[in-house]
This record gives sequence, structure tokens and C-alpha cells, in this order.
Amino acid sequence: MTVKSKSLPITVQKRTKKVSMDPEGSAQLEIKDLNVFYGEKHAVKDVSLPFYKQTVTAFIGPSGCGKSTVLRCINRMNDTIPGARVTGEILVEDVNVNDLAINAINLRRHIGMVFQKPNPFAKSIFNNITLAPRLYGASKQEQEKMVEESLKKVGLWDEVNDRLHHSALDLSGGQQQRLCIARAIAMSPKILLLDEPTSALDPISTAKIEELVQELKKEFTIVIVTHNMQQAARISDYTAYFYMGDLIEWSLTDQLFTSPKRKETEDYLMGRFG
Ligand SMILES: Nc1ncnc2c1ncn2[C@@H]1O[C@H](COP(=O)(O)OP(=O)(O)OP(=O)(O)O)[C@@H](O)[C@H]1O
Repeated sequence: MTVKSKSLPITVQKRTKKVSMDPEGSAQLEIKDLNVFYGEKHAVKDVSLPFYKQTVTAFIGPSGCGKSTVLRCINRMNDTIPGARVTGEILVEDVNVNDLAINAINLRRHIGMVFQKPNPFAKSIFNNITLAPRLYGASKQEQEKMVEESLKKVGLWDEVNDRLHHSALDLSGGQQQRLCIARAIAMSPKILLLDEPTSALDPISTAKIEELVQELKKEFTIVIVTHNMQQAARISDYTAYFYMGDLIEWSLTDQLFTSPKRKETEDYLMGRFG
């Protein structure tokens, strides 16, 4: 159903980079007919979505609608949940990573993830970033380079370069979350998944992460789950609205927030959801 009202309560930022609904040849990731079951519960229903290189896609929708479940499928985190069953295709550059023959641990080198609550390891700042690269055989010199580059990318280098070997747990919450992002990008993934990355942070730390997302999208394809619609409007290029496991609407963020095509989307944006 087409919605005429344009008086939605969300402000949409002017985009610096033009995006379109179907930028030819730049789908980094494509989800096709994704269904997820937790035992008997059908949590995600026939979801299909493209994700384009160097863009940010936001997942919005009420609690329990399946946003995090879809996000977790992208790097096979649901494999670890007993009773979870995932069908459909998750194509990363045309390879179906939902094929159990694909090694999920290896996959996560290419698809980094950051969670709601900052979760640095109880180790030094340096070791937080180098733990995984070391397992893959990174030399001392490579590790040092990775630490400096990834901390610079998240804007943390100047704040912590004199205490790289101090505990990461001594950092503030916002710094810890930027460290977790540095850890996620250290191995140069193609895709970065952010599951409500600012919901535990104060407004200043939130603003820093939002600015950071704008910088990181020059290099990575980003998918973010957020409960904050204003945040989705500020930082994403595409937005997907979910409700009870269904993908109700996927569109350019500007379009979805200013003239949603579906009545259900408009009701949610207007707070008429109940
Ligand atoms: N490990 C699990 N075991 C059983 N059911 C689960 C599990 N994880 C999620 N669910 C169910 O699947 C549905 C989707 O949950 P999901 O966490 O993906 O929603 P969400 O939109 O991310 O919610 P929120 O915004 O509250 O984080 C919900 O009904 C939830 O209860």
C-alpha cells in the first residue's frame, strides 16, 4: 500500500555519496530465502536482501522481530545455538556461506562482528587485537602494524598508544567498544556486522561510533542492528524493517523514512505500533 503522509518524525541526513536501489555489480552479500527456526519457533521467514559494497544497511523493528537472528546468520553465529536451524542461501561474493562445508571459523575472518556490550578480552589492548592474527601466524612486525593501523582507523591510537600493554578493561566503555571494532577489522574483513553497538554507550561515545561507521564504510560493507531509528536515519544508506520474522520493507534509508511504501512501516515509524 502506498502511503501519502510525509510527516514522519524522523530527520534524514543529506547523503554525501549517492546510492541507488540496484547499483550494478556491487552486491557484496546477498541473503536468499532465509528461514531460521529455534526448535518449533519460526523466527525468520523467507527473507531475501542484497547488501552493497561500501554501504551501511540498518536493520530496524520491534524487539523479537528477528534482526539479530538475521545478522548472526551472516557469519554463522547461529551454528553455536542448540536447536537452531537455518535454511536458504547467504552469498558472499557468490559463495554460499550457509553451506556447512564452509568453515565457520575461517568465515569469521572475512566477516567481523561487534556486539551490543563492549566485550574486550581481559588482556592488554595489544593482545586484544593480535590474538586471532597470531593464531593465523602473523609475525611480530605484522602484529605491530595491525595494531597501529586498526587503532588509527577507529580513532583510538592517540588515546592509547602509550599504554598498549595495559589491560583493555581499564578503558572507558566507549573506548572498549572502539577497541572491539579495531579487533573486528584487524584482519581486514569484507563485511562488518554491528549488533546494537551503541546501546550501552553515552551520547558522546555514540556520536564517535556513528562517525566511525561513516569512515569505515569507505572500506567495508556494514550491517547494523539498531533500536534507534534516528541513528538508522543518520548513518545508513539502506534500511530493512522487520516485524515478527518477516522483512516488511527494504529501501533506501531516505525513502523508507520519508515515504515508506508499506502501511506497517509507517505505523512503526510514527509510533503507532502496538
Ligand atoms: N537462542 C534462542 N533460542 C530460542 N529462541 C530464540 C533465540 N534467540 C532468539 N530467539 C527468538 O527468536 C525471535 C527473534 O529474536 P531476535 O533476537 O533475532 O530478535 P531481535 O529483533 O534482534 O530482538 P531485540 O531487538 O530484542 O534484540 C524472538 O522471538 C526470540 O525470542
